[in-house]
Amino acid sequence: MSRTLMAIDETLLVSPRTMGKIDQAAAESGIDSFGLMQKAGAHVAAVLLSHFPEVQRAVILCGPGNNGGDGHVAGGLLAASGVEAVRFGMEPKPGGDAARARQAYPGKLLPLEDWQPRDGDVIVDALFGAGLDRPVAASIAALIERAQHAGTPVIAVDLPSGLSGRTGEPTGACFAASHTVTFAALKPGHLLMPGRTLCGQMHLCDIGIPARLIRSDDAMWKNDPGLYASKRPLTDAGQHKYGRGHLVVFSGPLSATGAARLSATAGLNSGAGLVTIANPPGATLALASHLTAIMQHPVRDEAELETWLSDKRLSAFVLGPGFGDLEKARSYTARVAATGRPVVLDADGLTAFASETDLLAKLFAGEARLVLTPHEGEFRRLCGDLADDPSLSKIDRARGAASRFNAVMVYKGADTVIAAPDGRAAVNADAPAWLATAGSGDVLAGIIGSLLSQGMPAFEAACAGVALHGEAAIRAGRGMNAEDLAGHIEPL
Ligand SMILES: NC(=O)C1=CN([C@@H]2O[C@H](COP(=O)(O)OP(=O)(O)OC[C@H]3O[C@@H](n4cnc5c(N)ncnc54)[C@H](O)[C@@H]3O)[C@@H](O)[C@H]2O)[C@@H](O)CC1
Ligand SMILES: Nc1ncnc2c1ncn2[C@@H]1O[C@H](COP(=O)(O)OP(=O)(O)O)[C@@H](O)[C@H]1O
Ligand SMILES: [K+]
Repeated sequence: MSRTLMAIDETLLVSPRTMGKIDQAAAESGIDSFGLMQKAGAHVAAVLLSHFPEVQRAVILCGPGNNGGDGHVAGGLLAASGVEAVRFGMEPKPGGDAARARQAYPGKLLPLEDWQPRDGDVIVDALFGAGLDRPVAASIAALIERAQHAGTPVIAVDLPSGLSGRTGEPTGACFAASHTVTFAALKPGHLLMPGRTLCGQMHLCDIGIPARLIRSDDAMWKNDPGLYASKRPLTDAGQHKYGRGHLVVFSGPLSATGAARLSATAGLNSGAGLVTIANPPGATLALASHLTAIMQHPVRDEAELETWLSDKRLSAFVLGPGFGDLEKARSYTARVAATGRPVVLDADGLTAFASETDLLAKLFAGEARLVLTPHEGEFRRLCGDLADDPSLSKIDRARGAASRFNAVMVYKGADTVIAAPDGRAAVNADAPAWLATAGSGDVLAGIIGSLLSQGMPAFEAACAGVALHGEAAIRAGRGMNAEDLAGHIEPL
């Protein structure tokens, strides 16, 4: 993402509704709203000139609201700089800033239907931004289709028209932009999929709304060290290994020990002082032939687990990767929950509770210490009602589940959302696509478990874990497998 550096917080996510309130607060504080529009339009024109210096015709598509107003300004400035700029669109409603922009830059406003693609065209999409409240009309859908078919580059103002800034989902037809120029703060739709792809390269621009007005009422951020750096595990010279945390990873049976080993290796490489695999009967030799620094401890049944749990130095638990036995997964989870220590449930640990969601909701009361790491399918199994509600964004769904289970949710995917029961939410937007490989989720569970074992609070451990996971994937490079990934983790 490129940005004009000023006093803006590039990690804050602001919903379109809150952005509206911020605009209003800016106007009430005496800031000239037309001045903001002029700066917005100038940024759009600058992005076009710097990224498409060979442009032959700027095609400015103007909608009826302030998004269109930004387009009029950009068109006027481009024309003044010698670029042929032709405006198509709808007359703005009289009386507002958009109408003033239309008058300030006089010239023809052609009907949208009249645009026919030409070589050298660059579209400035200023049809709808934050105010989009329904699917675009069929005539606009046809225009989007024409632009796509012709391969005309699109610079979107604020958001590609047709994309919801709240959810990142298109409401119907939607432009796919090569650049999106937005103002004051990122919106969730810029990071949530498929919005992130539809926006192309993001440009976050300061148009002079003071930082004190750009509030974090929505408690949403782009995942960033600012969210967790202050809670990172402390290392001091006199530390001993138990002081760095003892992570326990539960292994599956003989035929499925690999997933636990991936989690355990990731846990050790993420800084836990000790990692022990709890192995079921029959898996000891298979595990022993692969493990060196990682220890094992036999756990045949609940009674053995209970005895072992009296060791207070076992500081966090990962249960689920390759685990297999769903009934045992539930009973073991209940046992570790009763210790009051933090737990990561992944894979079979999640599936085990798909038909017992009420039980899961009761097991972890108090300060959040349960982390759930579902991918889309696992999320649907746990919270079908949230998954199937089209009015909810991925952030809303993650928050709903977090409050239901009093858990920090790590709702995985290309746009992993981390949400806490207190409402805080972060969207991770820079993990590489090659993380989508078998076993990479096991590695993530191990990283988060390790950070929990080192004493990080659950939300911060989850945010940091997701970031470390993505960074390890970047270091491991395209073509990596999950074992390579675990080997490329660098602790916080
Ligand atoms: N943050 C700020 O202070 C600034 C905001 N600016 C711009 O203002 C925009 C928001 O302006 P508005 O609130 O006027 O909203 P928009 O310009 O996005 O659109 C609002 C209008 O479009 C109509 N509309 C919505 N969806 C439609 C659809 N599918 N088909 C037909 N009509 C539809 C609405 O009824 C309304 O009349 C931002 O996206 C941004 O581009 C800029 O002017 C700079 C200053
Ligand atoms: N397109 C993508 N871009 C970035 N990260 C991705 C993408 N697809 C999946 N991931 C990440 O890869 C990991 C896959 O985990 P998971 O689905 O549990 O796989 P497995 O069960 O094979 O371990 C998750 O952390 C997820 O967020
Ligand atoms: K737009």
